[in-house]
Amino acid sequence: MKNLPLIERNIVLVGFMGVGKTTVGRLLAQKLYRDFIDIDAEIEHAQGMSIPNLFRKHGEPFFREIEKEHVLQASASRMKVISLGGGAFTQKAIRDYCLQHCLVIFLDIRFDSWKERIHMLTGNRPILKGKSVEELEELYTSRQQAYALNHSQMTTDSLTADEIASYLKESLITAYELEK
Ligand SMILES: Nc1ncnc2c1ncn2[C@@H]1O[C@H](COP(=O)(O)OP(=O)(O)O)[C@@H](O)[C@H]1O
Ligand SMILES: O=C(O)C1=C[C@@H](OP(=O)(O)O)[C@@H](O)[C@H](O)C1
Ligand SMILES: [Mg+2]
Repeated sequence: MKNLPLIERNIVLVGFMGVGKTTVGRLLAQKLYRDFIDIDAEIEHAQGMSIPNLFRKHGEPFFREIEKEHVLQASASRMKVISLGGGAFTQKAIRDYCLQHCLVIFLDIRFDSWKERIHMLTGNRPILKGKSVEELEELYTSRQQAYALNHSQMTTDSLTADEIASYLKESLITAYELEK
């Protein structure tokens, strides 16, 4: 698995909550004619409940264990586009596996731009609940170290999800051509 050619590697999107991993991942998969896996959606399906309910009923440590199992299982496949949840890359086992076997792309956004999305996110992201903007910035900053471990990254601030997916598609096609 380690030496898979680039074109066969799963594309794994990482980055902070709300940056657009799920939206962009789905679009990118369509553009590349690949299957799409959203790890949070897989977890919700397998557990038969929403992520907020999972956090409420079983707590974050349980969610992280399940998340690890799902990411390791999904990333052992080939040629998929996989969107992780924003906290997944803080788990070393997930990071190590994805960096070794997949193509990891970090979708970045400045905190000032991200702040504008808070109202869209608080309802179904239990990690954000009850936190002040200052606490959210601390969380954002503390996650950057994990996201910095990637194969490629792009700043998404002023781009639409479709523009991001198109840019990624073009860059990937160039990289695949170069590897031939
Ligand atoms: N490039 C973008 N510009 C503006 N809003 C976006 C963009 N990408 C996603 N969104 C919106 O931000 C919210 C979070 O997107 P989502 O794809 O769920 O992010 P993530 O999976 O990283 O948490 C959604 O309401 C989505 O419509
Ligand atoms: O950053 C996090 O800890 C989380 C991010 C969420 O995914 P998105 O990044 O897709 O919102 C989801 O996995 C869960 O609510 C926890
Ligand atoms: Mg998501």
